[in-house]
Amino acid sequence: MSTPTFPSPSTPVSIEGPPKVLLLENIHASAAEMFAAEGFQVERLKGALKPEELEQRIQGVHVLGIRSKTNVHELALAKAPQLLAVGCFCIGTNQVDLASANRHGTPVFNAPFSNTRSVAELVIAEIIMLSRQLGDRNREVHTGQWRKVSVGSYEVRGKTLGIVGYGHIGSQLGVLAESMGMRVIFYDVMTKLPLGNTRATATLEELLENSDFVTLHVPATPATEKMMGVAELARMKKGASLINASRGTVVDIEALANALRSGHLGGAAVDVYPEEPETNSDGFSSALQGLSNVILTPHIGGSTEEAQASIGKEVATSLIKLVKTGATTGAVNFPQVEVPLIPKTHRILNVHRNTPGVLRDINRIVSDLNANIHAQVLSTDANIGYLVMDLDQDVAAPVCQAIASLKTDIKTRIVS
Ligand SMILES: NC(=O)c1ccc[n+]([C@@H]2O[C@H](COP(=O)([O-])OP(=O)(O)OC[C@H]3O[C@@H](n4cnc5c(N)ncnc54)[C@H](O)[C@@H]3O)[C@@H](O)[C@H]2O)c1
Ligand SMILES: O=C(O)[C@H](O)COP(=O)(O)O
Repeated sequence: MSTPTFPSPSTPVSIEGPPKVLLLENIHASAAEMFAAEGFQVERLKGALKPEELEQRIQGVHVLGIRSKTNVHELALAKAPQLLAVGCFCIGTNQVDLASANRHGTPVFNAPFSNTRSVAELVIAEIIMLSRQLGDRNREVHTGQWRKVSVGSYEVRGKTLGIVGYGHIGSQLGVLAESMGMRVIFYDVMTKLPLGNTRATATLEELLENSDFVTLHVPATPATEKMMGVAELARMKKGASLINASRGTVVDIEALANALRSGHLGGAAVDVYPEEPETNSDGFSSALQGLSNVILTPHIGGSTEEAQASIGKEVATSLIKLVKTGATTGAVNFPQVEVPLIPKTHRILNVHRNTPGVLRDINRIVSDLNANIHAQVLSTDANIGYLVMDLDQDVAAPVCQAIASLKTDIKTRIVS
């Protein structure tokens, strides 16, 4: 394992005026409203930012809000020593360099549940659409063709749905599919409680060989990259359909296009792609375009009014709490600490390298300034420690300054 690199010791983060929030990718207004109600200064942009643009725009920003399209890399994080948190207003956090954010003392939050029902409902719609070739019939009638056929159209009742990744989305989908009379099997790397009459398969291969519809609900990880390639598609039943509303990296698109062209697969519904446009005005092309019984949607699995409004509130709540109290509960890359504010105390937040003696050094600083520690909570991971400290006397400024000059310091600030 490579040795992690940390930023150099810093000066304390001080927030002059209202905290600055930059929201990208058309994040729902519910988030901006919550930040504004707390007196934060909010800027909203419709699209994602390319890495070089982000490196410029992130400077001076205290809270960054993104969705699935903005990649947040080391270079941007290094240009934003004042960045207190990143909020992913979605489920996936693979677009953020989480390890780097951790070393920069920047917690990353997401919304793990809010859009899951929307994705499950979209997939249910697609199962029926694929089974009845509705995409093609719809296009034909719109262009003046009348093809009233039953050959190749089926009911979904009694068919087998294979769910790859039985998490929040996969398990809800299984319940909905069973209520339509489908048989449901799933494959997951973790042991999961099968809901209703669903059954876990021992291997991915077993699921592929037995499903009329295969739907993918795994995260983007090295293990899931192209997990549906030539060999896996060949394992699927002849005439079966593949649905991908997880991440574009999970399917080999060329292999899928070939399996559809050859007639081995009967259809596909794809919502996510290896490369996606950054804004709605950019063009898009894919090897899947123009193939019959293929439904292509522009990454809208979680794009419903209900889901977006709920995500806006959920993530904004975590971010506001982080700024106002230092709470990191729910952060996906950070030690978890949540301590209610204690009246008449002075709170310091410190992120430091997890090496021996840091707490000793910090406590010596406090004691040298004749202050008493009212409460102190430390949580650590392999790389960093996160300390929340409430002092009885108002010596927070000199304590903060002294802690920030320790060579182990990553990020220190006073909660005001
Ligand atoms: N299309 C969209 O708009 C949209 C919306 C929401 C989520 N998503 C994507 O869907 C994914 C799933 O969401 P979720 O809320 O169900 O996540 P989740 O974390 O609740 O479930 C993911 C499941 O996948 C399993 N898993 C991980 N690696 C696996 C592997 N190699 N093989 C088999 N199973 C594996 C996990 O054990 C877990 O049970 C998210 O990571 C996100 O990328 C897309
Ligand atoms: O990870 C997610 O929640 C989905 O992919 C939705 O992403 P979006 O917010 O960019 O639509």
